Parts: sequence; structure tokens; C-alpha cells
Amino acid sequence: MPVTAKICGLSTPETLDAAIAGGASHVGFVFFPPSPRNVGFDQARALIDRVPPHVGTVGVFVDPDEALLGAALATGIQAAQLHKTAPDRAAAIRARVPVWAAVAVKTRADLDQAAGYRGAADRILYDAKTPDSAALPGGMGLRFDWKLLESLPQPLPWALSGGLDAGNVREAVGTTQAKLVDISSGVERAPGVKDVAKIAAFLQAVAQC
Ligand SMILES: O=C(O)c1ccccc1N[C@@H]1O[C@H](COP(=O)(O)O)[C@@H](O)[C@H]1O
Repeated sequence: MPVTAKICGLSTPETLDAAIAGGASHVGFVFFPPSPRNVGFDQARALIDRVPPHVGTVGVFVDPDEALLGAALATGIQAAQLHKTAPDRAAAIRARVPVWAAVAVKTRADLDQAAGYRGAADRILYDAKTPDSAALPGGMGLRFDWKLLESLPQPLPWALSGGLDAGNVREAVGTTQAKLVDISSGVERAPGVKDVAKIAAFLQAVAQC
């Protein structure tokens, strides 16, 4: 089965089109105001209108309140990627939209959290744990020890993220056997500024995995 890719944190038509043209299976839009990738609801709606049916649209949230979640779901996103969101809240959100639950990983013990999302999420997204002092719980280009995922029984379908780029994704996939990879800062030239050439290079690298 080919490896597929989600390009996350898109905010312009040009970079969205580059992700679609390069073969991304999913595109992501961040609904978290502290992020340099945050998009407004009208902006997201206009971007989602450009996405063809074969490409999935994912909203990225950090334990969202009802107001934010409701407005974001109204843009037409097809799944909610939830960071720092407890399983019971994820389950409630899953009644409205498919859920990708982010599990922040630094040590082997962190992986145990994934089982708690059985019945509460459709997919686990293993991401690198950011420092407590960090402004963002993701999107910082940090990676974790991919060997932690080697031969690990998985409670749900899953994807790999955190510090991926065109130069390391082959090793990441080879080590983890991930079938879906997710990237944000590795296809940027500055925080929040996506680069069409880097998007194309990453998707080419994924196609060769
Ligand atoms: O990208 C953000 O700004 C962001 C904000 C809040 C939560 C998650 C965020 N990004 C997600 O983090 C991972 C890894 O990103 P990176 O490739 O290491 O930069 C990815 O899933 C982003 O969607």
C-alpha cells in the first residue's frame, strides 16, 4: 500500500494547490489563534472550496471550546485533529465529525495513551511532545524516537508526524512502517509560511517510500 501524506497548516491558495497537485491525501487547516498558521473561518471556507473530493480536509484544534469547534465545522472540514484533548471530550466531538487524536510522544510510556482513544477517535496521530514552555503543542518541527513505534501493537489506525521533512521521511517510514505521514513546519520557509517547492519535494519523497 502506498504511503500517503497530509500537508498541514495551509493558509494560501497557492500552497494548497501545490499540496493537491503533488498528491497529498489530506490537507490541514489550523484553528488555534496562537499559531502562526491559524486561519479564519471565511479564509478556511474559501480554501476548502478549492479541495477536490479525493483529498480529505482536516481541522487542527487544541482542546477546542464549543464556539470555536462549531464555527470551524461549519467551514466544511471532514475531520478534527485534536491536540491536548481528553478521550471523553474527543468522543463527544466524534459524534459530530471523525476524530484524529494527537498523542504527544517523548518516551515509551507516552504511547500508552493511544489505547485510551479506542471508541473516542478514528485515528491516532503520533506527534513529538513539545516542551511545557512551548507556545504550541505541535507544528514546531520536533521529532521523537521513531524506534518507539517499531512493532508496536496499534489500537487504531495511525499516522506519524513531528519533525518530518523531505530528507528524513524515508527513514521515518522505514522505521515505523507508517502508512500516513503528516507535516507542517518541514515544508515552510519560516513559521507559518509554506513553500511550494518544499511541498513538492516532500510529496515526491513520500511517493518513493
Ligand atoms: O501547526 C501548528 O501551528 C499546530 C498548532 C497546534 C497544534 C498542532 C499544530 N501542528 C501540528 O503539529 C504536527 C507536527 O508538525 P511539524 O511537522 O513538526 O511542524 C502536525 O500534525 C501539525 O498539524
